[in-house]
Amino acid sequence: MQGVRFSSGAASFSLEADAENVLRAITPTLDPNRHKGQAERSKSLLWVCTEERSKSANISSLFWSGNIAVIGGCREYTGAPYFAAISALKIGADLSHVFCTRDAASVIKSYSPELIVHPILEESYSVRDEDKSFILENVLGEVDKWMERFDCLVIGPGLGRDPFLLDCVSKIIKHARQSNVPIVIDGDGLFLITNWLDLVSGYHLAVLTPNVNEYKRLVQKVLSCEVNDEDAREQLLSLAKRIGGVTILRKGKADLISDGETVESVSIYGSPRRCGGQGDILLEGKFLFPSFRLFFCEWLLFVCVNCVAIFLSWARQIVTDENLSISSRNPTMLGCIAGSTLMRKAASLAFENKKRSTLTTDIIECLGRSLQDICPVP
Ligand SMILES: NC(=O)C1=CN([C@@H]2O[C@H](COP(=O)(O)OP(=O)(O)OC[C@H]3O[C@@H](n4cnc5c(N)ncnc54)[C@H](OP(=O)(O)O)[C@@H]3O)[C@@H](O)[C@H]2O)[C@@H](O)CC1
Ligand SMILES: Nc1ncnc2c1ncn2[C@@H]1O[C@H](COP(=O)(O)OP(=O)(O)OP(=O)(O)O)[C@@H](O)[C@H]1O
Ligand SMILES: [Mg+2]
Repeated sequence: MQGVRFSSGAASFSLEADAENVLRAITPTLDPNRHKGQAERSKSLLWVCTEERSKSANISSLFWSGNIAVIGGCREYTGAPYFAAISALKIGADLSHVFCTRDAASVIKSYSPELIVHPILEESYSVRDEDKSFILENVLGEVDKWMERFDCLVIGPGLGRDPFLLDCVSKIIKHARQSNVPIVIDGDGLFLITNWLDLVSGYHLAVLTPNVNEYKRLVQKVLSCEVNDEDAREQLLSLAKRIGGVTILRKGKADLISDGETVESVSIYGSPRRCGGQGDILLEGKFLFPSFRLFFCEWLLFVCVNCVAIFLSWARQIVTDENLSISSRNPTMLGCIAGSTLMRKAASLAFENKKRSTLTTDIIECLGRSLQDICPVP
């Protein structure tokens, strides 16, 4: 469906994003000449952005790889980082890494041999005070070895809230920012940045994907008021603006997306089941298109969250001439629209088959078919 936009002051509002068109436009064709982890970008971007945004978007990069990393996974939560990382691969990422605690690593590895798992994070209970600074340095060293190769970091699925762990992750966010690596923040990553907004404030390559609770906490902290569903679009716009133009995907019955300049919504399909982990899928969608780094798109939460990551990276390399109406839009917005669309379509297909017993793994299995329905490959 073609999106309908209207203006309210300086901001532009769209009733419903032209979701499937966006998804089609940013999904790269399968090219037999490309090899794993690298592909030449011959496309240019037309996205008309502020000078500040264009600086942080690093739009001059020439290569993309579809290399995604998830920072998350602790003693309590191993499902969330797994859902996020595997959905990146299912959508089209070349490589998917997970940086998690030692306790979570062997569990996550045992779910899938496809994932590259780094057991480098530590929680307070396993660290002596005198060892903390050494361990922190070690964690940063390990992540930095890879940082330049990542098209996008997904921060927070199943991270937990241990103070030492969150301290390490704050430093990782700072390093990602210095290296202009796009980040999608979800789950406990949102708990972290809600308390330390400076970590993402003003970073235009940051995408936040709050659920109902996470959104409530953000609104209370940043706007010092309660969530107002009557003026949901205006409130989301103000929130994104107040955090310096980050992109926010507010998950719900309709997914609302804003970068502080425009607001769009995706409300197609979906499923009446609310099983834990759907958000994790969405994350990768954002990066669905290789080069989160060049132009990002966020996706389906765990499944969806990772969908955003992939699409975001694909959106950063859109061809201008054929898709003028698409390539002139903020890639983080495009990534979120594509991720949300794919996640919702997959959830709807899964529900058709499994009804009340639909689980996140069923939705992940429907990602490929959903993408095929929208962007068929022969
Ligand atoms: N299969 C898996 O592995 C899955 C793992 N998942 C992972 O779970 C984590 C939380 O994500 P979620 O979506 O449950 O968070 P959310 O709705 O804000 O909170 C719900 C309620 O719980 C409470 N609460 C949370 N953490 C708390 C803590 N450490 N200690 C105390 N209270 C805590 C919270 O309280 P409040 O924050 O309001 O104080 C609220 O009342 C996150 O890492 C996510 O990735 C999910 O993605 C699902 C699939
Ligand atoms: N009421 C709803 N109707 C239809 N779809 C919904 C509804 N609520 C959420 N969704 C879809 O489910 C996806 C996950 O949203 P949800 O609010 O469950 O995230 P979450 O709580 O972070 O999930 P997770 O359990 O992975 O942490 C969203 O992308 C959204 O499109
Ligand atoms: Mg979540």
